[in-house]
Amino acid sequence: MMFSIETRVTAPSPLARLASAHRAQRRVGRRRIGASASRVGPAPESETERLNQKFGIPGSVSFSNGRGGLPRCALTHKNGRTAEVYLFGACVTSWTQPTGDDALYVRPDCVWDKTKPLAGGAPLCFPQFGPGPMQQHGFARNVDWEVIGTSADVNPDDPEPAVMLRLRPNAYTKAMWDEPFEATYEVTLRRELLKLEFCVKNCAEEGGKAFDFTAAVHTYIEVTDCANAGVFARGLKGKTYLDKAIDANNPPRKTQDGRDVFFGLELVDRVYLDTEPETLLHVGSGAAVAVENTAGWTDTVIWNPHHNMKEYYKNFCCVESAAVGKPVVLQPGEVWRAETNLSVVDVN
Ligand SMILES: O=P(O)(O)OC[C@H]1O[C@@H](O)[C@H](O)[C@@H](O)[C@@H]1O
Repeated sequence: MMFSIETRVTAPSPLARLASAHRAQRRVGRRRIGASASRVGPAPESETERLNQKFGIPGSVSFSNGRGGLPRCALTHKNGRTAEVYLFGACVTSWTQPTGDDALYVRPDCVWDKTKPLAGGAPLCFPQFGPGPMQQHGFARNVDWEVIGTSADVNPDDPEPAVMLRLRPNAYTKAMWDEPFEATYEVTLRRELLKLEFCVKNCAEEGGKAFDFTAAVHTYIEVTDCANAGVFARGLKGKTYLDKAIDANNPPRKTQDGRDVFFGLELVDRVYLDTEPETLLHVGSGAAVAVENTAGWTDTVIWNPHHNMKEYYKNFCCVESAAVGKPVVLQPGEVWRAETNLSVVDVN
């Protein structure tokens, strides 16, 4: 099932019908390793045709040119859910429910010509969650990732389409961060979950150097209107946070006293430290999106730009799975694995 981003941007559909359509799900499924599906056929005429021949799985995984002609991968579940991943930035730009509603939000100012990172969906921040010495949020969201595998469950009643992407150093990334890393990102469309698995390896030989980094999956979630009292983030009470709204470079530490984080009154830009695995973003329609960090991520960033983006800040809030408070340190040969699962839950 394909969908139109233009439609979503001009007429936001804030999960209005999800509340009745979906029951709370907390299923954490078994891990599957992406296996590449080789196809034999005539020589491909375009990059997306090559990708389809090599990695396409009929009915489950396909490649096409998306906005701005950028290659994207579409994952389709038999239950009607879909996800879309652009190879530029390994950015998940859409996760639709059987109703057709999209849980993610792409900003109307998103440009699709690679001059900037894609603004919306779930961009990847690596190897720096900004600000810092590198460009804001690092380079991972500014470069093309390579497809290295796809898979779909062999059980035809419950295929779980997945795509795995890889990023290795190139001249552009080395100019900013000259470390021997390899990053992979696997996006799996499970029955009710969208699973995002990000791994980083230090490829230095034994006796080489350790490196460190910060990172995040910067998930934009669509809401009815962030000024609505029914829109809030829950699960952060009692946590310490860095208040970037006051000073992004030198944020003061505060404590979350209230049960919920509300939006719409002022800029909210907070790095909550050592958070619980799950944060729920109530979207104002009787549904919530659960952002569940099941491995690797230690922190949760909550961001709503308020009047910095006057025209559309009401339509989304970001709940970001992050490793910011303490940078991840990787010794030669070590791999860091981080996993986020998104699900839509009924909170009526
Ligand atoms: O505009 P960008 O680079 O995508 O960043 C958007 C926001 O991303 C959030 O993660 C940061 O906490 C904010 O400080 C920042 O403004």
